[in-house]
Amino acid sequence: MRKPIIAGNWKMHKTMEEAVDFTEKVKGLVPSNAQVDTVICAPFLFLDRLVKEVNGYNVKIGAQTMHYEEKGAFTGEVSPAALKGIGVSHVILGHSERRELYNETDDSVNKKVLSAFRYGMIPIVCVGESLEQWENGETNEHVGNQVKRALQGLTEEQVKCLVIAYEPIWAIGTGKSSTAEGADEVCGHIRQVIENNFSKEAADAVRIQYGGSVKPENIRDFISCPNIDGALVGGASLDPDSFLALLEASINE
Ligand SMILES: O=C[C@H](O)COP(=O)(O)O
Repeated sequence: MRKPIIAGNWKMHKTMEEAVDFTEKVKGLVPSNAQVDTVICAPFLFLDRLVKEVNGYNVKIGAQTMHYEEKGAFTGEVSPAALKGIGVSHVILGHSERRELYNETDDSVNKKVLSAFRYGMIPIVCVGESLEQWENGETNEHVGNQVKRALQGLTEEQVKCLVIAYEPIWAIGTGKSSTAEGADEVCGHIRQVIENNFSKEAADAVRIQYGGSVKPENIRDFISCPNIDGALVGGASLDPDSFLALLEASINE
């Protein structure tokens, strides 16, 4: 059985004071490492401080994007070396907001995924279809292509330890979530794509999260599906009680 992984994506929310306050409230109350992997993906500015805050607790700190180059003339960007250097362990790559607003492409996502592994960080690779693609029945084809392109050039062992987040774009921050059955079917398709392009072992090992209006009240519906191993959570990860409730609800029975 795959261990669940819950990642909070804070996006552009909180001040340093609020971020520290949040981690102080949750760090001693998160379930054990044996039960669930807990990740907080915070804005760059807070990462160094948060890594220190959670030292010794079952909480990992992730970034929300990064550049793929080690260093260079890329004004405003943050390198994988800089993230790894302060103890960041995970990085969200290819979030639909990055693809839509900051010109992230399948090619740049792939470069970043390869780079994250070079620096020993675990990528959380986001894929998902638009409302139009969903309505036209193009979800599996679109998501399958995104997965293939993002994982190009990885070894089977690398695929086994990365995380994929399936997030239908129309379900993000809208209050509309996919049905659990619908999400599970797409996650099953993602596993099939990985089996076809890597191996059955890789497809069985890779963890796939669902994301899109996940809350403490509905997380169990998703997490109890055979192909879903956790959640990437935006809005409901911002409040300590809500985040802790998500973690509790995700533990395998
Ligand atoms: O990364 C998280 C997703 O974009 C979902 O956000 P949401 O839970 O606010 O819908």
